[in-house]
Amino acid sequence: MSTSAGPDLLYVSGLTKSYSQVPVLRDIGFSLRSGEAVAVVGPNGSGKTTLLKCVAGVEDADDGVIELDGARLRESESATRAAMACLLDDAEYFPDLSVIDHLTLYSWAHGMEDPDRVVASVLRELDLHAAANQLPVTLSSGQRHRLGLASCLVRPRRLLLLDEPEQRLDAKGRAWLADRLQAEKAAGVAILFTSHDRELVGAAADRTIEVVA
Ligand SMILES: Nc1ncnc2c1ncn2[C@@H]1O[C@H](COP(=O)(O)OP(=O)(O)OP(=O)(O)O)[C@@H](O)[C@H]1O
Repeated sequence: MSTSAGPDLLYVSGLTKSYSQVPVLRDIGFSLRSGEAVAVVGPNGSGKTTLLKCVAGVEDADDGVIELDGARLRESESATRAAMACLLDDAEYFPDLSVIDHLTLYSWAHGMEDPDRVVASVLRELDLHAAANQLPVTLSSGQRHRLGLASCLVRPRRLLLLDEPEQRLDAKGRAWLADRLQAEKAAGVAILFTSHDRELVGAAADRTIEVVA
């Protein structure tokens, strides 16, 4: 547990992961409280995405402890899925559902009170309203990335896991992202994000974890 005020939302200790006997993560430890952001930084291939995937439960760690609200984090539990909104690079979409269909379904399935209003607002915020009726296959890579970000913002969340959220955003988009992460923190959301953007890390992160290749 952290010695600072407030309980840890996320607690990670001794996290270790290898692929084919090649070590990627060695003894990673940190904690995250509501309203805080931690940035995971390091060179290409150093293990940033792997760390997020272990926390998200997409990859199994070889060793270590990952706790949410003081209990072992299990991705299969509905309380965990309700708390954690993830942006990982391999998001898949239903080929025959439009952008607005995806977001509305996602928002509704996670129990948002007024999905239509929330989705309309997020579509505008992410400049996706003109693409609202397009199918995923027709989206540009930037629009597809923004759909991933939008998916995190149309649902309830206590912990945001974002893998390089600045990817494919232009300067205006990056400025928006820095503001949005600050607003999420102010609303009490904890954020764990990887990034190669020093400006974003400086603007949004309370602490950084450096992983080494
Ligand atoms: N499923 C996998 N099987 C085998 N090796 C993997 C797998 N996933 C990642 N790796 C390897 O683990 C290392 C860390 O990869 P990871 O994607 O976590 O790095 P990263 O820090 O996020 O990199 P980048 O900054 O380029 O996105 C790399 O050497 C990568 O090739």
